[in-house]
Amino acid sequence: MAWTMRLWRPRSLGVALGVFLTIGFGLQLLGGPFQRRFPGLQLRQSWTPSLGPSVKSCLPRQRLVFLKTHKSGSSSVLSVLHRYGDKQGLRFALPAHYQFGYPKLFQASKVKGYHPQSSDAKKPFHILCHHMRFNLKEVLRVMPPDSFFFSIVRDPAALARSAFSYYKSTSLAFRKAPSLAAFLSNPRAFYRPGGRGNHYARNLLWFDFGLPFPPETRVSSHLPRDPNPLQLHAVPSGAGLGPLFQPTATVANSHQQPASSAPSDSGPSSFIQWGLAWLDSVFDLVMVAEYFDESLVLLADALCWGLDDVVGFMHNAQASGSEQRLSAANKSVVSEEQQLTARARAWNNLDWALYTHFNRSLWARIRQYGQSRLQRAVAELRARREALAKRCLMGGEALDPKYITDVRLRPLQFGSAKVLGYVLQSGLSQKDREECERLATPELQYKDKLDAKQFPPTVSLPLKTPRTLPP
Ligand SMILES: Nc1ncnc2c1ncn2[C@@H]1O[C@H](COP(=O)(O)OS(=O)(=O)O)[C@@H](OP(=O)(O)O)[C@H]1O
Repeated sequence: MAWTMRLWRPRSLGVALGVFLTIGFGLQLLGGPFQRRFPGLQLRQSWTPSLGPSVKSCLPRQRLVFLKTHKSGSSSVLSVLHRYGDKQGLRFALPAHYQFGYPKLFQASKVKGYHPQSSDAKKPFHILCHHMRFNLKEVLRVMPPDSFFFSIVRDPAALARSAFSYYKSTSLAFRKAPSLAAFLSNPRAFYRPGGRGNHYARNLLWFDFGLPFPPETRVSSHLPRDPNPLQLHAVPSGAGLGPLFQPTATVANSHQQPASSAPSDSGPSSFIQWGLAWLDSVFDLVMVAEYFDESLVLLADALCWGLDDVVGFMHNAQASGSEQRLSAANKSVVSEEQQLTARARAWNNLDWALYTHFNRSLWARIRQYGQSRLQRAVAELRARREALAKRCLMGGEALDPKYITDVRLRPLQFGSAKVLGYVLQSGLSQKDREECERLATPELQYKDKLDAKQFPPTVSLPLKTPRTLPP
């Protein structure tokens, strides 16, 4: 009960009260399962990287929970999981359509083939990975508590650009704004908490992680609530988080860490610290889109998978993204872009805290893994990807959808920009074609394929009736 004593010391009282008041909603959402997954309110053991290529004594992990956050490179991760699970014959916990009732909180009942009575030993699914708003208590009804939990985050500025173009007509706030720059110069003119689709317009990562919102941004009257909340009147112990907005050392110091444009220098509130500590206790790994390949190497290591298991192509890229990057060569555009970046991070302050936190933990892990070892693995991964792209893809890269005539490979076109996809080389051997198709198939089509494999259509036997009916 040491954590209880610490909590109620006078110095901690104000913090604790603030935390209790502001996150009551969150505790209801998150409380019970926290104890279930981690008895005694212990934070997770810190991750230990493998010792090196010569020591391979681990077994590949095949019970996975991937929280597919929005506009953060998550479809590229999904592609890896779809392919691995498909090849290994694993069972996916699938939604009836393509998402688990999003933006409502995840409910186990939304999983096809879920049986409420199944014990941990009998949980039939290996991988849960489609879009959801995370809800640990319900996730643990479907997946065993020792599953590998992971997710991905992206710089909120890049995420905002992507989300604005993708959800321009889905979010009321975005719909009213003529441009992202106009939106961010005065977001409150367009944004109303709880407005339709407005969770896409602010702190989308925080929302997807299922975390509660502080009072000033709360959308309580419109947010879907957990219909059956469990109570746990405790905050995570051992949340000893340092200041978040500090630059972090990098691999070969060649990567710019998000130190500038921080919305606050005073560090995160205890509310945010609590949320981050909670996520640390649940998630085994949080990947970072800006260091996607580094993240993949760590993922392969943590799962005891090979590099070939995690090598894949980029999915769901919008054509406008690359145009924006090209025009950023112009100087005045650069300064506008910098202002936009700073404003996007400030507006999405919870996501910024989340991002810097997980960016920092990623680099701490990289140091544990060994920086030069990681660089070698990343180079190897990229070489394999390049070789696959040459072998599989027309033009060796992602293409405008107008070239993609095969509906099985054409990504869903949604939002105001074109979503790129792939065309396969002609003349591939059957084996290569199958492998290349797996790599190039967009998420929706792959989900349908897995669905059909797991739930084969029941063949209705012809009725045993004579061909000609008696008169
Ligand atoms: N490997 C890798 N590294 C970095 N960034 C990547 C990667 N793969 C995808 N992306 C970019 O992520 C954006 C799509 O994100 P999601 O797949 O999560 O979107 S979705 O919510 O599922 O629609 C989309 O961003 P935008 O192009 O800016 O829209 C992708 O380009």
